[in-house]
Amino acid sequence: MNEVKATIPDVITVENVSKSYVTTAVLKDININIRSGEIFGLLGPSGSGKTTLVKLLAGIASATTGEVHVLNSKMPDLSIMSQIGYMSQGDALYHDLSARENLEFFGSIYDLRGEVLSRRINNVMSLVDLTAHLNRPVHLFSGGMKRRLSLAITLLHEPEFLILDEPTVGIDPILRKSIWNRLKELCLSGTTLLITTHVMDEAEQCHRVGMIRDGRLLAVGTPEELRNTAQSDTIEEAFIHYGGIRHEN
Ligand SMILES: Nc1ncnc2c1ncn2[C@@H]1O[C@H](COP(=O)(O)OP(=O)(O)OP(=O)(O)O)[C@@H](O)[C@H]1O
Repeated sequence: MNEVKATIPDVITVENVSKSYVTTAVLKDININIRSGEIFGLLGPSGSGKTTLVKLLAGIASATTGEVHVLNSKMPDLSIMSQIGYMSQGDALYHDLSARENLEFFGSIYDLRGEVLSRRINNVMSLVDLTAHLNRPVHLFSGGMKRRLSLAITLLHEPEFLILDEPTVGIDPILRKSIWNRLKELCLSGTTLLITTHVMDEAEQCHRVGMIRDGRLLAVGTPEELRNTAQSDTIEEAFIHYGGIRHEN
């Protein structure tokens, strides 16, 4: 993917950030800058600290030391929550309600109603290929369908900064491809994205990737830079070169 030019301003900065729970240090002196309109991938194995870092960026947890700035605001900051879309790993759906009712509920939180809300519901449901299931109760959905509905809800208010924590887990390769195409379109229209993944193929599709292990950032760069510097053919080999461990896709 073409690199987002270095002259484009950073809209997210993570400076000397550490996070500890009681006696456990989960993030250790992390520094990351993300440019406007960039897809930044956070790649690391289970337990490496991806979700913890994402929670700091989403403003739902605070750093122990260091500072996080998102869209010119020091986090956490309630006033910019409407500009952030956060899709967590777990689903936050109302299972007794239909997909449409879930979307209407979350839309109302962002003051969306009437024509605008209907149009956006149709758009996001078409994107995740769930239009035919709009009126079905969510408890009848498969795990992958719930994941897709969660993604649709996250996109509904068209946030400037989109944080997706392992968005394509449980989604088949064809739909995964179409979701990635849509994410790339969103970034072309100015949305900044942070996506966590442990899937190497997905890391290849990001403008830049941060490799994380045991709470430490091992390396940051475009997939090409990371491969070239490590003299590796694949991102996975590069990850091992920088100090990661081999893990399953
Ligand atoms: N509330 C908490 N209290 C104590 N330890 C925690 C807490 N939340 C996370 N951790 C620990 O922090 C480490 C990083 O967890 P985190 O969920 O950030 O990893 P991850 O890279 O997102 O993993 P996965 O890919 O499995 O979601 C883990 O060792 C986890 O046990």
